[in-house]
Formats: sequence, C-alpha cells, structure tokens
Amino acid sequence: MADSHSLPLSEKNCVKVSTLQRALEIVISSLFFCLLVYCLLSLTDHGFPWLLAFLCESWFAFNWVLNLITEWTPMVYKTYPDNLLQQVPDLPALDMFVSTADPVLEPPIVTVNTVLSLLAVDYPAHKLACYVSDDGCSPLTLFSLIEASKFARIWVPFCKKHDIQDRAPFRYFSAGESTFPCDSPPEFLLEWTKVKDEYENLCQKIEDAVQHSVPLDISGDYAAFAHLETNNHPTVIKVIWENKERLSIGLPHLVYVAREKRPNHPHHYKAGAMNALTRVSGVMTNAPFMLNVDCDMYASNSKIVLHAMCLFLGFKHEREGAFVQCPQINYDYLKDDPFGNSVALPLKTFWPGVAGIQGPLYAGTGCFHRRKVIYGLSQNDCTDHIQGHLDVEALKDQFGNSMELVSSANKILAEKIDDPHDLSSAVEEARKVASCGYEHNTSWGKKVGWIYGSITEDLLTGLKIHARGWKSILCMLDPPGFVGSAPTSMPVMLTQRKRWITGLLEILFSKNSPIFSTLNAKLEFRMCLAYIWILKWGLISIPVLCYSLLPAYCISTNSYFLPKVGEPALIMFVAVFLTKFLYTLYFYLESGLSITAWWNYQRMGPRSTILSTTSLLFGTISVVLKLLGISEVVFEITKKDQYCSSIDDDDHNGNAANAGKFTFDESPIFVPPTTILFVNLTALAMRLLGVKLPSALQGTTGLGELVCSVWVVICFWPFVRGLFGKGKYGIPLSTVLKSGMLALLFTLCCGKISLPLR
Ligand SMILES: O=c1ccn([C@@H]2O[C@H](COP(=O)(O)OP(=O)(O)O[C@H]3O[C@H](CO)[C@@H](O)[C@H](O)[C@H]3O)[C@@H](O)[C@H]2O)c(=O)[nH]1
Ligand SMILES: [Mn+2]
Repeated sequence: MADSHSLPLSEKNCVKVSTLQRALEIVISSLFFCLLVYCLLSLTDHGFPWLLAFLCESWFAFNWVLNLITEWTPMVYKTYPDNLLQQVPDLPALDMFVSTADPVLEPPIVTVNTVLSLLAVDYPAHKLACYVSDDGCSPLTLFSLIEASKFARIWVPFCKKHDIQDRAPFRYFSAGESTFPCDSPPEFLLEWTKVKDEYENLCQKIEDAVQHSVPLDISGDYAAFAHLETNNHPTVIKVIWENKERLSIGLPHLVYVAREKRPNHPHHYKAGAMNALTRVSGVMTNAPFMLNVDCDMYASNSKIVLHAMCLFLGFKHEREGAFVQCPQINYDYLKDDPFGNSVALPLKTFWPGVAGIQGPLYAGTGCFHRRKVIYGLSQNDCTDHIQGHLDVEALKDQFGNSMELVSSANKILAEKIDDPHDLSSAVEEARKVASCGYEHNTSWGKKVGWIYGSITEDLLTGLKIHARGWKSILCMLDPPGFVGSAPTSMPVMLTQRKRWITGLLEILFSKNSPIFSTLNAKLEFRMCLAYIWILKWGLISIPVLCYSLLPAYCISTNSYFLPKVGEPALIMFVAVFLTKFLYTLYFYLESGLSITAWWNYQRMGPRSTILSTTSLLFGTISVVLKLLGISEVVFEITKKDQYCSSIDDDDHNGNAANAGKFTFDESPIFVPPTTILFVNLTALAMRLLGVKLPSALQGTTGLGELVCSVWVVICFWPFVRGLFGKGKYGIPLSTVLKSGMLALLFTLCCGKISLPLR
C-alpha cells in the first residue's frame, strides 16, 4: 500500500485548449489586424464617420487582445479531501463571515439559509465559527438567526446523517422527494417530513415577525434595539450559540454583530463590515483562515471547506495561495438566461485563464482567506515574522489600541495557534473593536483588512494582495462550492452592473491602479493586463454608443463609415463580426447550452449593446462625476428575492410566460437605449419615405449602413416591445417623451452639422 503521506492533497493542471478554438482566435486576431491597418491607411480618403469607426474598432481590438492574453494559458486544480482527512488529523480552524445590510432588500430567510448551510458543512464543528454582520442593525435579523440556531439543532445532524448535498434547507426541500436515495428506509420519510415541517415552521415564524404580527419583545435579547436608528447606533453583539464543550459533532459558534454606526463617520459599506468582523473574530476565535460570503450565497457542496483546505495545505510554498476563490455561480437562472447573467462563458474561459497567471481575482464572496495575508503580510515579510521580530508598538499603530487584538494579530503573524477563548468573556473587547472610531489612525482599510476606496472593495482588496507578490487559487467544484442569487428583474440587474462598473473604474483611475502595482510592486505583467481588461469594462460603453448612433447619422446625412458593397474591404468588416459570433457560439454549444441562451448573451451579456448603453454608460458617467468632485458614489444594495419552500415566486417557477420578460421603471437608465432606438427608427423611416435632410450629401450611404441600422434595432428589440407593453412591461411615458426629445434633437443636429466627408 502506498504511504498515505505521499498522496497529494491537490494538483494544478493545464487545461487543453481545442484546435478549433485556437484556430478561431488566430483568425479573429488576423482579421482585426488587417481591418485596422486598412482603415488607418485609408483614413485620409474618407470622412469623420470613418475615423470614428476606426477608433471604435481599435478599442474592440484592444479589448480582444487583452481577453486573449488573459485566457491564453488556462489552469484548473484538483483536490483530494480524503487524503486530507487521513494526513491532517488536526484540521485548521475557520471563521466564516456572512454579510447582510437590509432586512427588506435582503429578506432574513435568505440570510438564514446561508447561515444554516455553513453551520452544516462537513468539517469538525469545534473548528468553525460563523459571524453574521448586520449593517441594517435589525432585530428581525437577530430574531431570525436565533430561531435558525434552534432549527440547526435538528437540521445539521439530519444533513450529516444522510449525507445531504444541498445544505440550504430551502433548496433541499424545493427539490421535493426526487432527492431521496432509492433505497431509503420508511423511517427516512418520517424524519424528512418532520424536518420539513420544522423548516416551514421556521419560515412561518420569520414571516410573522416580518409582517409584525409578532411584536418583538424589546427586552432581553432585543433590548439593545430599542429606540435605535439604522445609521446611528452603538455596537450590538450577541453570541447566539457557543459550542462550549468544543464538540466536533456539535454546532459551530454563531455570533451576531452590528458594528457601531454614527452619522458623519464613513462606514465604508461592505469593506467596513468585513473589517469589523475580522477584528471581532480576531478577539473571539482568531482562526488562521476566514471565509466570506454574501447573505444570499449558500454552500452548495457539503465538503467545500475540506476542498479549500486541500488547496491551502496542498502546496509546498504558501505563496501559492493567499486566498482560495470559488467562481460566482447563481442557482436561479431563468430559462435561457434572458438577462445574460450566465457565468457559463467565464467558467470556461475567464476563471481558468486567470488561474493560469497569478490566480483568480477576489470576487467578494465564496472566498477563503489566510488571515495573515488580510493582516497585510507580504511574501518577503513571512520569514521575519516567523523569526519573531515583532514589535508590539508597531502592531498597535497598524491594528489599533486593543491589546487583545494586537496580541491575537501577533499570534497570527507568528503562526502560533491561539488557544480557544470563552466567547462571552470576549464580547466586551469585541464591542470595542467594532466601534466606528476604532480604525482612526490605524492601517485598517489601507494596508490591513479589506481596502477602502472603491465600491467594488473585493477587486481592490484582491489586487492589493496580488501586488504584494501573493498568488491565489481557483476552486472549481462540481457541485460548486457556493451558489448565489442573480437579480431577476431588469432594473435591479442594471443598477447592480452600474455599481460594479463605477467601482471598477474608480480603481483604474486611482493610485491603486494595477499599472502602478506592476511598476512599483509585484503584480505580474500579464496579471496587470488581466486586471486592466476587467477594470476598463465600462469604457466600452463609449464606442458602443458611437457605433449605435453612427449608422443613423450616416443614413440621415448620406455619409458612410463602411466600404461599399462590391469593395473587397467590406468582407473584412463582415468577417470580424461573424467570426466573433461564431467564437461565443462555439463555447455555448460546447457547454451544452441553447442557441437562445447564446442569443440572450449577445443581447444582454457583459459587452452587449443594451448593457453598454445603460449600466456601463451610467457607471462611467458616475465615475467622471466623482473624479470631478461633483457627486459621491454610494453602494446601492441589490434586492434579493424572497424564498421559502412553501412560497413560490410568480416570475420564477409559476407563471413562466412572464419570466424573463423585460421590465422597466422611471429610471433615467432607460433613456439612452430608447433614444438610440428612436434615432435609428427615424433614420430608417426617412430613408424609406425618401425624406432628405437639408445637409444631406449626394448619395453615398451604402447598404452596409442600412443593415447596421436594422441590426441596432434588432439588438434593442426588447425596447420595441417595451414601447407597446403595459404596466411594468412597458417603457414609462416620461421616458418615451424624454427619449423622443433627445432623438429629435439628434436628428436635427445631423441636419445642421454634417461633418466633412473629406
Ligand atoms: O453597506 C453595506 C452594503 C452591502 N453589504 C453586503 O455586501 C454584499 C453584497 O451586496 P449586493 O447588494 O448583493 O451586491 P452584489 O453586486 O450582488 O455583490 C457583488 O459585488 C460586490 C462588490 O460590488 C461584492 O462585495 C460582492 O461580494 C459581490 O457578490 C451583501 O451581502 C450585502 O449585505 C454590507 O454588508 N454593507
Ligand atoms: Mn449579491
């Protein structure tokens, strides 16, 4: 028999890329190159629209090249949890963080399911602690968690006994009896029914509390919440459950934390919440590893922690893994993914791609961290610290003036395991480190913890870790480690993307830009390009906006931006367009997805016309406003759908006809696409009716421009339907009027200024 100590915990392997994929990539790259050279050489023979088209194509080509560089050498990891269990009898401790911020936008039952799934993972319970950060400081959330911890006492043993895979009860019970093992004894059904009833009971209690039919008794557990405002309150910390006997088969600790908030004290949104939890857990359990998930992202692989530990412990050099990131995956896709939320493509290309460079980006959720890396350790400091050259005064400057926290950080940096504390006796100190003034004059948010300065704190924090020379590790499992919910309505989804774009551009145009990290620090050059590729995402809105107005402009003014039919150069334009389509189609079909899903991705995906002229454009504008000092950026929380095994959401499971239909609201975000649609419809109508603007030149618009204009209308088809839709399915009248005015203005301007053709 092989010596068990020689068996690997994990392996890193190259992914073989198919010849067809490589061939397509080479063809597209060559086409782009020829096209740009051709446009450049003939610039002087053509007019302004030609120049504009050339600039747009250059941006698309730049984007394409960065994309290829990012995805050129894909890698994946393989893990062996059984070997871990054999070789590491004393597994490392893990602190698990869940963040929630608003009991209305993030229904407590959602958070409860996430917490239950974490409490039930296959890992020794005395090595786990779960901390919930509640930025909403809501008694409802605390109440729900207290009730959930009671239910956990039957749920966790049930899951472990029957080796249930999906440990978020809503998910498990919604699958119904189909998940029963075929040889399940009759007792199982009885037990199942009992647990299900208990879960429904829990849902009901939470629902009643939400509906206020059960007034929360503002004494005892809830006294702290009396007369309290969400944005002006002291710290509230409750140890909901303590695994006092440290039983490996018991329940992990569960702690509720609402950090102190005061007006005029910036709280830094989620980054601030994570830093407060890092300190609170530091004085309570001080585990060397931390996991953080959003409130709607539950563990869907019961062995996820074991897999993550295989990745942390499985490599010879620690620098191989500052953090272990599971890709963001959603569970609630609508059929054929009408909003292009799909992660099918990134899972095949992006995630393995970055894993082959310096490692995956930190995506904010589903991520395991080494605490010492979060504490600011660089690769080269490692040895110093281990040799014990730690200066308590220097640590106080960085970590603040809680001696308990400083000594716990000292242990982490020196790699000493902290002895278990009695949680209740640590509450006082925890309250102190969660106060809003604690970070004043310390390194929190700058060098230590989650980094402040962008509302996509995740990407920034990961970037700073990579810049210190660390690598990170991708954890892609089947079933996935964690799954979360995707926005299921248009306005919510557009706002979320807008916020991402704003946050990403904030990083690109700041001193934290990856360019400086490559020049002055240890960010690898290709990794820098990969970061730039992501961070500049929003800027594509400008060429897309130009490109969707250009055909209409050309038609109205009788100018052109494409070669004429019959000119061989036109073939290049058409070929770039078509091969890029084929390229994504190839991935979709290879992943077994439908053509409709692919089309939806074209229409709504990350660089699609609709997304570019809405979220991406507004995100870019809000960053410009911020840079000019005109307005501040705020974190608008994404609304999560309510779920419960017994309550079915209409747009989700029931009324399929309306699922995925585009909905609109009064938001200005719908104005640009509606305007573009009107502009193109007007241009096409004028051409059909033979109406000419006074400035029109002599017959130069070709078939190409007309086809492009029709194409733009097809891309915006959901808006055409929105013009005739009723209620939330229709574009509001005010938006239609505003867009109509803007379109009129644009067309009139085309009539006045037709830019020189030569
Ligand atoms: O002041 C705040 C605001 C938000 N959150 C939490 O942050 C998480 C993410 O918020 P959500 O509205 O769901 O944003 P998403 O766009 O869905 O989140 C993605 O993008 C964020 C960065 O923009 C990352 O932080 C997330 O991990 C990532 O999933 C949620 O758990 C919130 O409760 C807070 O704790 N405090
Ligand atoms: Mn979210």
